[in-house]
Amino acid sequence: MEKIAVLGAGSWGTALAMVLADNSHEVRLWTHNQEHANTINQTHANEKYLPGVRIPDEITAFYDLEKAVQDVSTILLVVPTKAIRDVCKQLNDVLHHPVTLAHGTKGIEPGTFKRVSEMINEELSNGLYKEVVVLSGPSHAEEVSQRQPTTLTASSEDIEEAKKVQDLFINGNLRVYTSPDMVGVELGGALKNIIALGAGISDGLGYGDNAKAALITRGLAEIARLGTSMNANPLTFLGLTGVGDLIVTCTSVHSRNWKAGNLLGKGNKLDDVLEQMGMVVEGVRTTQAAHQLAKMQGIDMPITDGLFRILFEEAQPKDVVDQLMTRVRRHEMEDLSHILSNRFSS
Ligand SMILES: NC(=O)C1=CN([C@@H]2O[C@H](COP(=O)(O)OP(=O)(O)OC[C@H]3O[C@@H](n4cnc5c(N)ncnc54)[C@H](OP(=O)(O)O)[C@@H]3O)[C@@H](O)[C@H]2O)C=CC1
Ligand SMILES: O=C(CO)COP(=O)(O)O
Repeated sequence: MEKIAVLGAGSWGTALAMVLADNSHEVRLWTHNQEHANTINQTHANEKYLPGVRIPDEITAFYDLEKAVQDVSTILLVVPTKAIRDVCKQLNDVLHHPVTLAHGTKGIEPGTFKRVSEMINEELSNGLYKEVVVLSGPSHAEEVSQRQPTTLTASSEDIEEAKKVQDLFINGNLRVYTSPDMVGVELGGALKNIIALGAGISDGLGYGDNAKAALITRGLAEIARLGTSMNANPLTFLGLTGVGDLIVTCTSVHSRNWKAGNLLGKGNKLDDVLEQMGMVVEGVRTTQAAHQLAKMQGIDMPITDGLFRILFEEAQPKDVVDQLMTRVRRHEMEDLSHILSNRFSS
């Protein structure tokens, strides 16, 4: 049994804390909101983020970060991307021993284009951890907290660290794989949220399964284009953290990104949608980041570009779909076969 701190008591942090408790670990679930910590401890529930779920007694909520991380062997960061740097800075002041450092956050930072592990490496003092591990895959908190069969991938530049995280989380309901392709795993998890917003918009506009299948498939093509330009292994995008996560997020009623897109497709304004959601919709900031990055790298990402115009330039969703449908004619596989032949001939 290990002592583990999960930082971030939203839906995903709470669900992952429950997996660790099921695996007999002592779990400290940290939130930056004192009232939220008190409520979780008193009610054994997290009604705001994971309604209707009983939180096991082995999980204690903490507001004091220093106490939460005292003596722990592992820290799992599960705050939204925009909070990663701030939480790491706070950790520098209160963490005084080395830990295994993992995260379950899916995003890219606008402006810097950094992945979450890169932000952690920039902020967290050397010597507090070996290599960051990312835990990602097709996994909605709502189903994980009900112990429904789920798969995840633990990835790190140090595969031994990834195996440690695999050991902590794996059980009969949650099968955890490992991968050395940190770049591909993090990019797949972040970029699929853009396409899920698009799938929600398509459904909100009243389009059918044909349109959604097209978005998923052509979305995967542009994720792979950007990802491989950043040295990800193209095969990673065919795995759990690529197409697997893309499918679940574009098709599940649990997805926050799909729900937000659906409301946009029905004609709601972005600010109203985000207020109504009350949970993080990572795809919005990631669209901004990927759009900037694709322009800089000269990568063609027409769906991401359309999403950017809907989210930030008040383009009408229906007009964007019309523009996507009338783009210049192309060969379906021209750039994908280029990516694969480059990879396997080198
Ligand atoms: N939900 C899911 O099924 C999955 C989510 N993820 C990823 O996990 C990450 C977290 O998502 P999720 O749990 O859904 O998010 P939620 O919106 O459910 O919860 C976010 C949590 O982070 C807290 N938080 C926000 N800002 C800060 C901050 N500056 N410092 C400390 N805590 C902060 C919030 O606290 P408060 O509201 O009190 O401010 C809240 O407890 C995202 O990157 C998401 O993409 C990955 C896989 C599955
Ligand atoms: O990453 C997720 C599922 O794997 C969660 O996606 P949402 O944030 O859209 O709910």
